[in-house]
Amino acid sequence: MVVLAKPPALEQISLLRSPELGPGGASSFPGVPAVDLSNPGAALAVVDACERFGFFKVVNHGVPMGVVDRLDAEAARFFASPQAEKDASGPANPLGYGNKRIGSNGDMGWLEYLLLAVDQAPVPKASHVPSSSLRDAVNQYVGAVRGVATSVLEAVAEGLGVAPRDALSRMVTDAASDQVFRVNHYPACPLLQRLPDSYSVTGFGEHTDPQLVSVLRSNGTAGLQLALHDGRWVPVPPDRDAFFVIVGDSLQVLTNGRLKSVRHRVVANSLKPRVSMIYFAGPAPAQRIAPLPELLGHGEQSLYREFTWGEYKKAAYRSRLGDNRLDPFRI
Ligand SMILES: C=C1C[C@]23C[C@@]1(O)CC[C@H]2[C@@]12CC[C@H](O)[C@@](C)(C(=O)O1)[C@H]2[C@@H]3C(=O)O
Ligand SMILES: O=C(O)CCC(=O)C(=O)O
Ligand SMILES: [Fe+2]
Repeated sequence: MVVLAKPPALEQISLLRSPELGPGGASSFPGVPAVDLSNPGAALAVVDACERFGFFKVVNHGVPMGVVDRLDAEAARFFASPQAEKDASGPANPLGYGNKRIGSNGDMGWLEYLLLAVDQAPVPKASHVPSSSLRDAVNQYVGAVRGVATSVLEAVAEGLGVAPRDALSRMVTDAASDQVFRVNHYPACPLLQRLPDSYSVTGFGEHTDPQLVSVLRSNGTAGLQLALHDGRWVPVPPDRDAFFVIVGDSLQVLTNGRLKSVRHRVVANSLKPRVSMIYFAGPAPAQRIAPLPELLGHGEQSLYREFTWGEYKKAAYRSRLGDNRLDPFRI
């Protein structure tokens, strides 16, 4: 039994997770695939990683570190500002500043965040961004990662033999596309220092991302984990210089399940705060989400009934974080 000298706050207890049972280790996980999109063969490497893990990292991406560092600094300044100032940008509904509550259906995590619509470039003044310097940093950063998402979707189309090359990426560059950006701050969680290593506190509970792809970057603090297709959870070593790409539910449907969205989660760290920034590349609300015809073999049927992104998003926002949101759409 674990005896604590000082009682932890109630909200920490409710997010406390006891050690996981079942087979541990992940000896068959060779590590996160790293892809340089400018290399010959990158398209095939992207498809291979998306099929095996629904996850990979982009290295040598060409996004200037100054753009990244500027947003890092602005995000740190925002999260360090007085609570009342942060609260003025919230509560997240679903956009804006959120603290521990994720979505509106009872999910909680050991984090605070800013969730923004970024489909209008630049983000307008009347957004949830409290300062013009943070807004400028977001605009510059999002412009750059949108480019990474577009290149990744072009590589996916090329690797799958889909023409034209922009068949997927144009869903995101469409003027009506639905793009969301989130900056997460997971404070250090001192409660963990008083518990055996096998205990953890949920930072962001397990889920899949609903969009086509998400482009994630974080500081050097560990905490992100992903579920391999056999269900085992593996930690993702932090890499502050790379962009991690997460396959979302919509890309799973567009490829008729050939690429699979990946369940992921974040566990809190006992000593170091984690800051992550994640861009969600979603299509226009009217975009039909159905397998691309080239990807359906002779006589192969779609695994999903037809829907638009608008319908899927509406259903997603009624679901709990950990739900399998594609299940109701399966034929
Ligand atoms: C619990 C929820 C939060 C979420 C909307 C939802 O009802 C289910 C999907 C969640 C998710 C996960 C990926 C992204 O972080 C997010 C912005 C999204 O598009 O879907 C969140 C939603 C949110 O935090 O509002
Ligand atoms: O903070 C992270 O590393 C992941 C966050 C995440 O999965 C999300 O915001 O959807
Ligand atoms: Fe996510």
